[in-house]
Amino acid sequence: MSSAEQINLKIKEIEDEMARTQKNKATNQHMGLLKAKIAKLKRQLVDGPAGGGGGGKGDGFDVNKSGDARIGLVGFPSVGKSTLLQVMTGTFSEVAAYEFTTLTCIPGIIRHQGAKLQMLDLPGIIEGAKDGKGRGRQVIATARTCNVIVMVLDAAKPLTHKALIEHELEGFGMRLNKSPPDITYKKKDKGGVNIVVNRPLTKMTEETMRAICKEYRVISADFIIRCDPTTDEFIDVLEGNRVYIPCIYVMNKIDALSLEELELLDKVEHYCPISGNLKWNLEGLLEKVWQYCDMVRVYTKPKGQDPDWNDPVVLPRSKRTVEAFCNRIHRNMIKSFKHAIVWGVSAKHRPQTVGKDHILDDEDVVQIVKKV
Ligand SMILES: Nc1nc2c(ncn2[C@@H]2O[C@H](COP(=O)(O)OP(=O)(O)OP(=O)(O)O)[C@@H](O)[C@H]2O)c(=O)[nH]1
Ligand SMILES: [K+]
Ligand SMILES: [Mg+2]
Repeated sequence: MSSAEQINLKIKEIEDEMARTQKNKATNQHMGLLKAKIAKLKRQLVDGPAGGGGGGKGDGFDVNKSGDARIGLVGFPSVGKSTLLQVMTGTFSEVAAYEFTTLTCIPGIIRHQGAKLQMLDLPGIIEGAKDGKGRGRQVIATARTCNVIVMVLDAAKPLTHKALIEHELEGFGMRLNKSPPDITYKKKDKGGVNIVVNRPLTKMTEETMRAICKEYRVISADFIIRCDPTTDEFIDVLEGNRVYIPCIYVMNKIDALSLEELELLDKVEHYCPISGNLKWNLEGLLEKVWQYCDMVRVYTKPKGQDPDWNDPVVLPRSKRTVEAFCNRIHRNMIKSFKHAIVWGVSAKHRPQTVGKDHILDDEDVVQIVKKV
């Protein structure tokens, strides 16, 4: 038996035990520990055999990042990923009725709202992908580097497919449409485990947190808990290495559905119905992708000239300071930065003089004044 099979067997044993255990207050801590054990085993699977050899540590495909954001097309074989890449980006990627037509990662570029979005067509994944089956590990490792996941689903197939793919991605440390739990975690050399909780815990106890720390051999650490975490979320904090990515569920091939079937899909959150090969609702999808990228466009204004409306600097909403803007224009610009003059939503006056920490908004105009 391979080591991956052995690990899978152990995971199965623990899952069986969890299924046998009644869920109540008394078993809560025990269940938490079992979940921690599974998380540790899953990490072993993802990291692969010690010392490398087969493929290395979750390596993705070797495609350079380019553009302002990266969008990954993920899904089972033959759901229409390559068709979608072609109609969205104009880049050729082979389309065929048989499964596993695409065997590598194919990048295309979409220009939208002045931004450049890199879209990646990926091979289909199968169940057990995260455990090293097929090219799944490479696909998921690449998906982890994306700003937005577009999960492509065949609208005529059961919705359980969505849960299966989610499970694969989750097993590789991806968290879709979730935000990280509001927990500060600092390891220390001594002093024991200190947990400061500033709101009532309803989903797990402090005792369970301590037990899970012990399972992870965390002897001394400070925690500040500002949320009401589940056991899984607490384990995520200890595991680290989680990525939180927005995801759009694209229901493709809606041309094959009746109106009644289409209406049922409306209940799925974060979803977007399309037909790739009939080019239905591609505009709607692009708008949604742009929205989920959550970026702002900032226009540069050279002194005494009009702003350059054609070529905005595109920044993630989470990093939209004047300093980030400068760094995108030139690596050394911040060294000669004196102040900036800003027009637009973020400015209190028209214009406002601001420092490098000023937070910009979508469609602001910025002029940089340099030290002399
Ligand atoms: N009816 C219908 N068929 C579609 C649509 N989009 C794609 N197809 C067909 O679905 C089949 C698979 O399409 P691909 O684009 O190769 O799918 P893929 O997901 O890239 O497949 P793999 O690379 O093998 O994983 C082809 O026969 C396409 O013509 C659609 O919107 N409606
Ligand atoms: K195919
Ligand atoms: Mg394909």
